[in-house]
Amino acid sequence: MMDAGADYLHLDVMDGHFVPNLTFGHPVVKCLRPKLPDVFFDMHMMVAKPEQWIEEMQAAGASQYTFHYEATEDPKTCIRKIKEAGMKAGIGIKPKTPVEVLDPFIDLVDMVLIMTVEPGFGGQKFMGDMMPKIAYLREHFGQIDIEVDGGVGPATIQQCADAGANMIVSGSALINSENPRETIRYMRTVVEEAIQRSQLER
Ligand SMILES: O=C(CO)[C@@H](O)[C@H](O)COP(=O)(O)O
Ligand SMILES: [Fe+2]
Repeated sequence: MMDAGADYLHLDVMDGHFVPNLTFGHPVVKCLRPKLPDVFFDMHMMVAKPEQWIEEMQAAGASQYTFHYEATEDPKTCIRKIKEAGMKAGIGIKPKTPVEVLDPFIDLVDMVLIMTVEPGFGGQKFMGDMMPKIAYLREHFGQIDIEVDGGVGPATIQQCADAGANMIVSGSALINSENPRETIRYMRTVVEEAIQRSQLER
């Protein structure tokens, strides 16, 4: 994926509690890091009690730690601990969570994640009705990085770009693409053109 032009790797950590699926944890990240020394690792932490793994993920080589608003009683402390550990901080919401819950945290984080599938599995159908959440964030919080994750590919990228997303996670669409380089190039172009249009409109 990096050879095909990806900007970063989005690594899905699932604990079998916060989501009904199990993937991997910090030992796998530790193994991966020496093989990809310069790659930005965006950890999508689909785990209960995300505070629990901050130190371990940092030591394993994570670059950014994106946790779920729904998984912790104290998002502010979680953000502070992530930053103290020297990582970038991201906060995400599941499809049923209203976007306004994020308002108090936007100024504290580096990135906001809007899920466009129920977290837990790749290969699900994109939920276009999440686009107003992205538009809300872009309208109210200007330059914040907004990541979209779940069912994103050439068929759905235009909606994401028009709403204002600028960090694109794409799993199945790239893995199943006959030409991942071209698929990444196309999606990047769509996003860049939407950003340029919105700047001209200002
Ligand atoms: O976090 C998740 C799912 O929980 C995502 O990162 C997906 O795994 C992305 O895969 P596709 O939906 O693009 O296939
Ligand atoms: Fe993810």
